[in-house]
Amino acid sequence: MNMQTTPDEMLTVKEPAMEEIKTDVLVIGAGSGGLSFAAGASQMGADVTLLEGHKMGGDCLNFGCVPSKALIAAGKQAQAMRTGQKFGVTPVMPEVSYAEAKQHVHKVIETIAPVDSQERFEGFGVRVIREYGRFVDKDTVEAGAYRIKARRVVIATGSSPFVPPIPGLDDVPYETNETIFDLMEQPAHLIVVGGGPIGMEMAQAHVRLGCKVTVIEGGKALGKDDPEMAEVVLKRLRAEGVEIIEGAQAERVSGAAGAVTVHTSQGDYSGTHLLMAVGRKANIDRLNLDAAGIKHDRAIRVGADLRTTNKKVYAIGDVAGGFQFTHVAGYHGATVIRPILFGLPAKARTDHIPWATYTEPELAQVGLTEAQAIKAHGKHAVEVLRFPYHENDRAIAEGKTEGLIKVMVVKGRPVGASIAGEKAGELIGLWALVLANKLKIGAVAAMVAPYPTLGEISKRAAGQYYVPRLFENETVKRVVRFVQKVLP
Ligand SMILES: Cc1cc2nc3c(=O)[nH]c(=O)nc-3n(C[C@H](O)[C@H](O)[C@H](O)COP(=O)(O)OP(=O)(O)OC[C@H]3O[C@@H](n4cnc5c(N)ncnc54)[C@H](O)[C@@H]3O)c2cc1C
Ligand SMILES: NC(=O)c1ccc[n+]([C@@H]2O[C@H](COP(=O)([O-])OP(=O)(O)OC[C@H]3O[C@@H](n4cnc5c(N)ncnc54)[C@H](O)[C@@H]3O)[C@@H](O)[C@H]2O)c1
Repeated sequence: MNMQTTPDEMLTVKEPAMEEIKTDVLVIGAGSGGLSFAAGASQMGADVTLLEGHKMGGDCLNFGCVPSKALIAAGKQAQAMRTGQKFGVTPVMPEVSYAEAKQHVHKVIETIAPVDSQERFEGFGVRVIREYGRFVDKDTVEAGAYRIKARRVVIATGSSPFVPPIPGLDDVPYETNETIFDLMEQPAHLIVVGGGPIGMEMAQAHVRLGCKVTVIEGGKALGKDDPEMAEVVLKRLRAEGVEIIEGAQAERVSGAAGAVTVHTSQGDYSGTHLLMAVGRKANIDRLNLDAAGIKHDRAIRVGADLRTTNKKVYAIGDVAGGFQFTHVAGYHGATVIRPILFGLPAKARTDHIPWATYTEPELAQVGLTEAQAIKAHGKHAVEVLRFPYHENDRAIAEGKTEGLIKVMVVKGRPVGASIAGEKAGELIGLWALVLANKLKIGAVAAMVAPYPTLGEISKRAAGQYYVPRLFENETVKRVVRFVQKVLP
């Protein structure tokens, strides 16, 4: 303490004055959604202030897509070494350094990080403040030593791992997607609770890196996808050694570090490490949404225009509920540029959003699944076009023949496509284009695909639409026979 301080001065401890900022747009959260919006808006001339309380790049870069795909790549490399036999390459049991695989993960993050960095955004003219934001009224947010008044606010605070209140869970160490990529000691036996995309991607990466893996799933694993397509992936995972227990709700957890048991309705499963991957919760707790009149339940309530119940505030990405993907957060960011910068209406569509799960084989979807299409349009209106990978020459050459494509067509237009198989995530892009532009199936059938590519499966599926119409049609046959008679 300063010995010169008088007792009076000690009583009146002064709060440091808050710096007032006025800005066109305040973006809260520097993840996929917030950064997409901030990059576009600032480069188009808006005055943008961006708040980030934790790491620039958000979940996708630091704890989500990027690290998970990097670990999957390490697993793929190990698996290729075990499976060379059919190519005449002697298989070997790879010596895996789990810690070095994790170093690869961190190098990948470091390589991509500059794209999402504070410096890059400051270069665009964005004012970046590394603090958590909190509403104090309808258009004012406080963040650290700043009070920011904005004409418009974009909430892009994302989501965090949902950890259910399972009895005993608090007493054992467990991983989530926020910690697993920093784990350097190899789990001898990883128990994964949750058979969604996080659980299954991590399960396969770990089994390939030499861990024993058990997945405990309360319902159906990969249950958001078409069950026939999901089964292609689950069959392969099981063949690679992943133990998948379905219909097994985790009810209690016991044990200690290195020896954890998950008690389920189907029995008890023990391992050395536990990963909780049972879904997400929107990051809204810090925002003081009530002060701004922003209604929410588990996520922020928005309409198709992504506006909240406070008309000056938009919510985009994971925090807005709905599809929780990086490309959706980016799409939301681009969508709200129109109303915020130009005062023009804009709506976010959901019917053309693709997604992929990056297991091997991959699982990808855009639009309606077969069951959803039948529910929406009726059984008689939906034609399901199918084509298997094992009839694709490139798939045969590569030894990647598991899987199929299904395309759901109503009145000549695709309403959904599902692909399970090699590079499904790449192949679904074509169908995302078709759905986004409401193209007819004929557009894909007319495309000339290079030979031999996996992409030919899309053309061959589209071609199936014409099989009954052209090849199994008596009228066509009669016309051809007649024309052949009269042609000179
Ligand atoms: C393991 C895993 C793998 C995934 N793989 C894929 C994939 O392959 N493909 C895909 O498309 N999606 C994937 N996802 C989903 C994807 O990561 C998210 O959909 C995406 O990150 C959402 O972006 P966002 O901008 O909404 O939120 P986030 O990326 O989560 O960013 C939100 C940011 O806001 C910050 N923040 C929160 N509250 C405040 C506050 N009050 N003030 C200031 N800042 C705040 C957070 O610190 C965070 O940085 C994966 C997710 C996980 C967990
Ligand atoms: N490739 C990708 O694009 C990708 C990859 C990973 C994550 N993500 C995103 O992250 C989101 C979250 O992924 P996720 O896998 O955590 O969630 P999820 O909601 O997709 O799956 C969670 C699974 O856990 C099960 N579950 C819930 N409570 C359980 C319990 N007590 N016991 C046993 N099982 C239980 C559920 O039945 C469900 O199948 C995804 O929906 C997706 O939007 C995307």
